[in-house]
Amino acid sequence: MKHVAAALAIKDGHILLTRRAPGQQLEGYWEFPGGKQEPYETIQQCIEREIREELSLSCTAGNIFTESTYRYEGGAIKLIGVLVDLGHEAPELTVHDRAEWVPLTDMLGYELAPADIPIAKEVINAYG
Ligand SMILES: Nc1nc2c([nH]c(=O)n2[C@H]2C[C@H](O)[C@@H](COP(=O)(O)OP(=O)(O)OP(=O)(O)O)O2)c(=O)[nH]1
Repeated sequence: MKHVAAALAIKDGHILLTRRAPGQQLEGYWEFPGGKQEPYETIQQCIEREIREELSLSCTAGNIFTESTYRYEGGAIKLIGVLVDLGHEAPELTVHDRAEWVPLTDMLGYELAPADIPIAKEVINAYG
Protein backbone atom coordinates (compact mmCIF):
# COMPACT_ATOMS: atom_id res chain seq x y z
CA MET A 1 0.00 0.00 0.00
CA LYS A 2 1.19 3.52 -0.83
CA HIS A 3 2.32 5.43 2.26
CA VAL A 4 1.57 9.15 2.19
CA ALA A 5 2.93 11.59 4.78
CA ALA A 6 0.61 14.39 5.90
CA ALA A 7 1.99 17.40 7.79
CA LEU A 8 -0.15 18.40 10.77
CA ALA A 9 1.03 21.97 11.31
CA ILE A 10 -0.95 23.19 14.31
CA LYS A 11 -0.39 26.66 15.73
CA ASP A 12 -2.53 28.91 17.95
CA GLY A 13 -5.67 26.85 17.40
CA HIS A 14 -5.20 26.79 13.61
CA ILE A 15 -3.94 24.19 11.14
CA LEU A 16 -2.42 24.68 7.70
CA LEU A 17 -4.52 23.26 4.86
CA THR A 18 -3.60 23.36 1.17
CA ARG A 19 -5.83 22.90 -1.84
CA ARG A 20 -5.01 20.52 -4.68
CA ALA A 21 -4.68 22.47 -7.91
CA PRO A 22 -6.55 21.89 -11.18
CA GLY A 23 -5.16 18.96 -13.14
CA GLN A 24 -4.08 17.03 -10.05
CA GLN A 25 -5.72 13.89 -8.69
CA LEU A 26 -8.40 14.98 -6.18
CA GLU A 27 -8.40 18.45 -7.73
CA GLY A 28 -10.05 21.09 -5.56
CA TYR A 29 -9.93 19.05 -2.37
CA TRP A 30 -8.20 20.48 0.69
CA GLU A 31 -5.51 18.37 2.29
CA PHE A 32 -2.57 18.42 4.64
CA PRO A 33 0.64 19.26 2.79
CA GLY A 34 2.79 16.19 2.19
CA GLY A 35 3.12 13.36 -0.29
CA LYS A 36 4.27 9.87 -1.03
CA GLN A 37 7.03 8.35 1.09
CA GLU A 38 10.05 7.21 -0.93
CA PRO A 39 11.56 3.85 0.03
CA TYR A 40 14.84 5.38 1.22
CA GLU A 41 13.35 7.87 3.67
CA THR A 42 11.74 7.93 7.09
CA ILE A 43 8.30 9.45 7.39
CA GLN A 44 9.89 12.53 9.01
CA GLN A 45 12.40 12.92 6.16
CA CYS A 46 9.51 12.61 3.74
CA ILE A 47 7.57 15.40 5.45
CA GLU A 48 10.61 17.66 5.58
CA ARG A 49 11.28 17.10 1.85
CA GLU A 50 7.65 17.63 0.85
CA ILE A 51 7.37 20.84 2.90
CA ARG A 52 10.52 22.12 1.21
CA GLU A 53 9.23 21.18 -2.26
CA GLU A 54 5.60 22.24 -1.83
CA LEU A 55 5.81 25.23 0.50
CA SER A 56 9.46 26.34 0.17
CA LEU A 57 9.84 26.14 3.96
CA SER A 58 12.30 24.25 6.12
CA CYS A 59 11.00 22.45 9.18
CA THR A 60 11.69 19.64 11.61
CA ALA A 61 9.05 16.95 11.66
CA GLY A 62 8.00 15.49 15.02
CA ASN A 63 6.07 12.38 16.00
CA ILE A 64 3.41 10.49 14.14
CA PHE A 65 0.04 11.62 15.53
CA THR A 66 -2.21 9.08 13.82
CA GLU A 67 -2.81 7.13 10.59
CA SER A 68 -5.77 6.54 8.31
CA THR A 69 -6.22 3.96 5.58
CA TYR A 70 -8.44 4.81 2.64
CA ARG A 71 -9.31 2.91 -0.51
CA TYR A 72 -9.52 5.22 -3.55
CA GLU A 73 -10.53 3.89 -6.97
CA GLY A 74 -6.89 3.94 -8.03
CA GLY A 75 -5.71 2.02 -4.96
CA ALA A 76 -5.43 2.21 -1.21
CA ILE A 77 -3.25 4.65 0.70
CA LYS A 78 -2.07 4.82 4.25
CA LEU A 79 -2.09 8.48 5.25
CA ILE A 80 0.32 9.11 8.12
CA GLY A 81 -0.25 12.33 10.06
CA VAL A 82 3.01 13.76 11.43
CA LEU A 83 3.19 16.76 13.75
CA VAL A 84 5.28 19.60 12.42
CA ASP A 85 6.23 23.09 13.62
CA LEU A 86 6.27 25.47 10.68
CA GLY A 87 7.11 28.65 12.56
CA HIS A 88 5.73 31.92 11.28
CA GLU A 89 7.06 32.18 7.74
CA ALA A 90 4.53 32.38 4.95
CA PRO A 91 4.52 29.43 2.55
CA GLU A 92 5.34 29.92 -1.13
CA LEU A 93 3.13 27.53 -3.06
CA THR A 94 4.59 25.41 -5.83
CA VAL A 95 1.95 22.71 -6.45
CA HIS A 96 -1.19 23.84 -4.61
CA ASP A 97 -3.40 26.73 -5.64
CA ARG A 98 -4.29 27.86 -2.10
CA ALA A 99 -3.10 27.56 1.48
CA GLU A 100 -4.92 28.72 4.58
CA TRP A 101 -4.39 28.66 8.33
CA VAL A 102 -7.81 27.33 9.30
CA PRO A 103 -9.28 27.43 12.83
CA LEU A 104 -9.41 23.81 14.05
CA THR A 105 -13.13 24.17 14.70
CA ASP A 106 -13.75 25.12 11.01
CA MET A 107 -11.65 22.34 9.47
CA LEU A 108 -14.56 19.98 8.74
CA GLY A 109 -16.31 22.77 6.81
CA TYR A 110 -13.61 22.52 4.13
CA GLU A 111 -13.98 19.89 1.43
CA LEU A 112 -11.23 17.60 2.68
CA ALA A 113 -9.77 14.67 0.75
CA PRO A 114 -11.74 11.67 2.05
CA ALA A 115 -8.71 10.02 3.67
CA ASP A 116 -8.15 13.18 5.73
CA ILE A 117 -11.51 13.28 7.47
CA PRO A 118 -10.79 10.73 10.24
CA ILE A 119 -7.45 12.42 10.92
CA ALA A 120 -9.12 15.85 11.03
CA LYS A 121 -11.62 14.54 13.59
CA GLU A 122 -8.83 13.17 15.78
CA VAL A 123 -6.94 16.46 15.56
CA ILE A 124 -10.06 18.37 16.64
CA ASN A 125 -10.60 15.96 19.56
CA ALA A 126 -7.01 16.32 20.71
CA TYR A 127 -6.32 20.02 20.01
CA GLY A 128 -9.64 21.71 19.27
N1 LIG B 1 -0.22 15.12 0.26
C1 LIG B 1 -1.37 14.61 0.61
N2 LIG B 1 -1.93 13.65 -0.17
C2 LIG B 1 -3.11 13.17 0.21
C3 LIG B 1 -3.78 13.64 1.36
N3 LIG B 1 -4.96 12.98 1.47
C4 LIG B 1 -5.05 12.11 0.43
O1 LIG B 1 -5.97 11.36 0.19
N4 LIG B 1 -3.91 12.23 -0.35
C5 LIG B 1 -3.65 11.43 -1.55
C6 LIG B 1 -3.58 12.22 -2.82
C7 LIG B 1 -2.60 11.44 -3.66
O2 LIG B 1 -3.30 10.36 -4.28
C8 LIG B 1 -1.65 10.85 -2.64
C9 LIG B 1 -0.43 11.70 -2.38
O3 LIG B 1 0.31 11.86 -3.47
P1 LIG B 1 1.05 13.24 -3.80
O4 LIG B 1 0.71 14.33 -2.87
O5 LIG B 1 2.47 12.94 -4.04
O6 LIG B 1 0.29 13.61 -5.08
P2 LIG B 1 0.43 12.96 -6.50
O7 LIG B 1 -0.08 11.55 -6.44
O8 LIG B 1 -0.28 13.94 -7.38
O9 LIG B 1 2.01 12.99 -6.71
P3 LIG B 1 2.84 12.42 -7.92
O10 LIG B 1 2.24 11.09 -8.31
O11 LIG B 1 2.73 13.47 -8.97
O12 LIG B 1 4.21 12.29 -7.32
O13 LIG B 1 -2.39 10.79 -1.42
C10 LIG B 1 -3.19 14.64 2.17
O14 LIG B 1 -3.73 15.10 3.19
N5 LIG B 1 -1.98 15.11 1.75
